[in-house]
Amino acid sequence: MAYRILTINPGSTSTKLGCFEGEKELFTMNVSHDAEDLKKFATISDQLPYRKDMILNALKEANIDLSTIDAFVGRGGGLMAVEGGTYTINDIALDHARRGANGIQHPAQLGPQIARGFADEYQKPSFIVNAPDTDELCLEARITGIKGVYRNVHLHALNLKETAIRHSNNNGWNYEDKNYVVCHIGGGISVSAHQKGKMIDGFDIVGGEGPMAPTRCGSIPAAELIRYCFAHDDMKEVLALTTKTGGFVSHLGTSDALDVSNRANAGDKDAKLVWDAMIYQLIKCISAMAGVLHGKVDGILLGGGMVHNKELVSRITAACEWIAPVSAYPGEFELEAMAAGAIRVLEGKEQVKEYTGKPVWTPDQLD
Ligand SMILES: Nc1ncnc2c1ncn2[C@@H]1O[C@H](COP(=O)(O)OP(=O)(O)O)[C@@H](O)[C@H]1O
Ligand SMILES: CCCC(=O)OP(=O)(O)O
Repeated sequence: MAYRILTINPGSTSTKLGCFEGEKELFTMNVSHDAEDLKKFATISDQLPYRKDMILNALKEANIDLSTIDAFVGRGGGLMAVEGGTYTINDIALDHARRGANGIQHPAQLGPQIARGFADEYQKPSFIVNAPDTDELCLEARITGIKGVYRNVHLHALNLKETAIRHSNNNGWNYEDKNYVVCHIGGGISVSAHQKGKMIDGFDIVGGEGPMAPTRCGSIPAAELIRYCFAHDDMKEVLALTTKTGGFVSHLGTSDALDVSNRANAGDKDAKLVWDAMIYQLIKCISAMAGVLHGKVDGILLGGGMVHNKELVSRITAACEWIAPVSAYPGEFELEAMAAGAIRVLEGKEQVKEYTGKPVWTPDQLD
């Protein structure tokens, strides 16, 4: 009989939940959270009871009995840089997710905590699949212009890889033979370069890199940011601009991109400038990743909630199709990808990995 998997994906602006039996979707839920609602929680961990109760209520309404679940999968987060793949949520992974051991605070950290909690209660396994901390960077991508400061990426690895794999399959290609620029355009925005099955470059989207996003400031000129820090007392508030209060939230007070695009279309000049600037920055970042791939790009793939917006897709296509064909995959495949990762491991088709807490790359490897 097919394995029954529960997948839990807490994002910056939503909580997504899925229950799958093999490849069959039994139930999915996507609840949007307004940035103002989440602002009342001082820390990510403070959101745990709120998000967990929402999940339990949704499961009750859908008549899904947790005791029938074979494995629980949580979106990763808080982990040290890891190879892609499926990991057991062991005590080290749980501890790192709880305290955000990599220094990042993001709701994805709640995924392993909730999944492991259910798994312990029902004596079942729990997993993380292609965590946001997946790191396959080429060495040059790690080096910055300050000695001793290195790039550590955190991005939508799960959806980026799944989108690239599905696009390859749809065309009868192997992901491992092709080069892509892959984007996830949602509450956060990831732009990444994939070379023959490895994500060799990408922006640290919770570290103030890449395009501005609904909840994120994106790349800022360093000196301007330093001056901004000198002019502000609360560094926690400044840091939050990189993960939850930057981008649309900073400019317009909302993280709802649909609202911003509607306002822009209705003639709101402020909304239009910010909407246009985000698209401009996306185009610039896509072109940068195409350069990293020496222009040898087999496709530019767009995923994430904002890709439902036809105007955004057509503007990116018009600006970037000289590089490679642009394909839109609105929404994301994260819930299915998490279930598929767990099933591959349960069926013995893929070796489960053990999280050690040691990052895949440290600066002493330069010596
Ligand atoms: N047609 C649309 N036009 C513009 N934005 C949209 C549209 N549909 C959804 N969105 C936006 O997509 C964002 C959510 O994307 P999603 O990938 O689900 O985010 P998350 O990062 O929370 O997983 C929200 O800001 C939502 O308003
Ligand atoms: C930590 C990187 C993943 C991410 O930013 O996800 P959301 O856009 O869902 O917040």
